[in-house]
Formats: sequence, C-alpha cells, structure tokens
Amino acid sequence: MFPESHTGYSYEDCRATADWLLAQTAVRPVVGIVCGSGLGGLADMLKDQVVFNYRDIPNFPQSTVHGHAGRLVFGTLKGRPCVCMQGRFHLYEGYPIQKITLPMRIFKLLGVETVILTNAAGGLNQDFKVGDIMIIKDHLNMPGFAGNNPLIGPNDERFGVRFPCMSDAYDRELQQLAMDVGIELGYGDFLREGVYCVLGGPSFETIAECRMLHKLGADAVGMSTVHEVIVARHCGMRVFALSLITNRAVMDYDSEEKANHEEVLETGKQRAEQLERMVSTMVTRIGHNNYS
Ligand SMILES: O=P(O)(O)O[C@@H]1C[C@H](O)[C@@H](CO)O1
Ligand SMILES: Nc1nc2[nH]cnc2c(=O)[nH]1
Repeated sequence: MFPESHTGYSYEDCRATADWLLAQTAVRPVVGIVCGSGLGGLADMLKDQVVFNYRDIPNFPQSTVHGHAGRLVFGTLKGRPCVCMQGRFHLYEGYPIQKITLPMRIFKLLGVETVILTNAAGGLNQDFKVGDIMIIKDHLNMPGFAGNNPLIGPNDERFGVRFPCMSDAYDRELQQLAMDVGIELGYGDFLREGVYCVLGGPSFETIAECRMLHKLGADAVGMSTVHEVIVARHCGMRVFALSLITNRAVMDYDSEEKANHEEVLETGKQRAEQLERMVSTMVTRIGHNNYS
C-alpha cells in the first residue's frame, strides 16, 4: 500500500530505544528540550546529568553540523526532570524525514509531556533585529507542500491519528507563559512573536525567495523545527518553540549582507545566557498537566 521508499521506525523500534535509555537513567523526564544551532548551552543547565552520545543510542542518527554536539542529556532543571537534545537533525543532512523526527517519539515514550524547541532563523520581518527572540505562533511547512511530511507512511494509532490537526500546533498558554516570563526578565525590547517558515536547506535563501516568503506571511525562515512539531503534536505532546533571529534575511539587491553559519553561531553565543534563563524559568512554571 505504501511505497518501498518509506523509511519510518515502528512503534516497537521506538519503544526499544526508549526502554534502552530508561534502563540506564533514573530520570523520568516530563519536559523535552531541543537545542538549535549554537544553542546547545541550554543542556548545560541540567543538574545531575546522565549523558548519552547519539552514536551510542540504538536507532539514533548522528549530528553532522557544527554547533550541534550530538548528545542526549538527562537531568533536572530546578528540580524538574528533563531531557535535552544537544543537537538536532536536519533534512539537508540527508536523513529521511522520519529519522529526523524519531527523537520526538522517543521523548513521548520516555514520558515527556511538553516539548520546548529552539532554532536559529533568519529574520524576514523588517521590524526584527539580530538577537531578537521570536515566540513561534504558527508555521509554514514548505517541504510539506511538496509532499515531504514526517507522517507520510503507515499510521500507527498508538502514536496518534491519521489526520492530526495543526491549527493548534503551538500551545497558546505556553506562548503566553513565554511572553510573561520574557517581560518579567526584562527582555521586552527583544521579544517578538511570529510565523516560522521551514525550507529544506542547506543553501540559504535568494533575495527573491526571501521576498516571497515574507509576502506569504513568514516572519522568520529556517531549516528545522516544523517536522519535529508535527510529530510531537501527532503523539499528543504540548509544544512551545522559539527562534533566535541570528541574521537578517537579505531582501534588497543593494545589500552587501550575506547569510552565513558563523554569524548564526556567533549570535547564538551572544544571546545564550538570556535564552537559557528564559527557558529554565518557563520549565519551572510548567506543571505536569497544567501551569502554576
Ligand atoms: O537547528 P537550527 O534550525 O537551529 O539550525 C539553523 C538552520 C541550519 O541548520 C543552520 C544554518 O546556520 O542553523
Ligand atoms: N533557511 C535559513 N535558515 C537559517 N538559520 C539561521 N539563519 C537562517 C536563514 O537566514 N535562513
């Protein structure tokens, strides 16, 4: 019924990986965190760490991108059990889309209820500045328009329904919580909200592409997150995501600016401390099934 090219993992494969991890740590995470490019410092906030290199975890892909360490870190954040991906996977690394998103299903089977994803992105919104933190309220899934969706293939109802809703992909209470926490921490001047657009990468966008994406309603453009969000929502986890605007998308033929990965990592370094404080404060306020 489904083409031979389907490269998904079965429920049993995911269960085996989750059980392998659970057998080696006493931490029972309720929050899962994904670190974007240059934002791996988030994992260093965890106390009493139990660390696994991706290469040692059954079924796990390997990180191939500079700025993605390739470690799964279990620990507690202000007493709350968490698991953190210090490095994620991208379509452009050549992995099948189901492999990129496999960790979301592992998170679910580990007991994670809430996923917090971060990414580095180019700012399309002309009001955005480098260093702004954008709370993601919605997404544009460009690879999805071309038929590349992580849920393609047989659907296993143990994970979720065949046709999951995405109009509520980004939890509104968590967006409000992020806004409240950001304002409280004094980040109001660089806190934004907006729509994130995913492309396949690895080439950065042309000027014409940036102009088109902006016209379509995107505030920021990147190469990740959306696939993970779809799989996390499919299996019923709550999702919060933010973009660090690491560079301004080039929209003008007179501009001399050129997007580059070094600038992306450098901006990550500069905002690391504030991002870590914001995420860790949010985690302390997320209850298991409600917010305090
Ligand atoms: O993993 P994220 O989305 O943060 O990484 C972005 C997209 C590319 O991997 C890289 C480009 O600099 O940063
Ligand atoms: N596609 C894309 N990804 C990014 N990641 C960080 N900056 C950018 C960007 O400008 N474009």
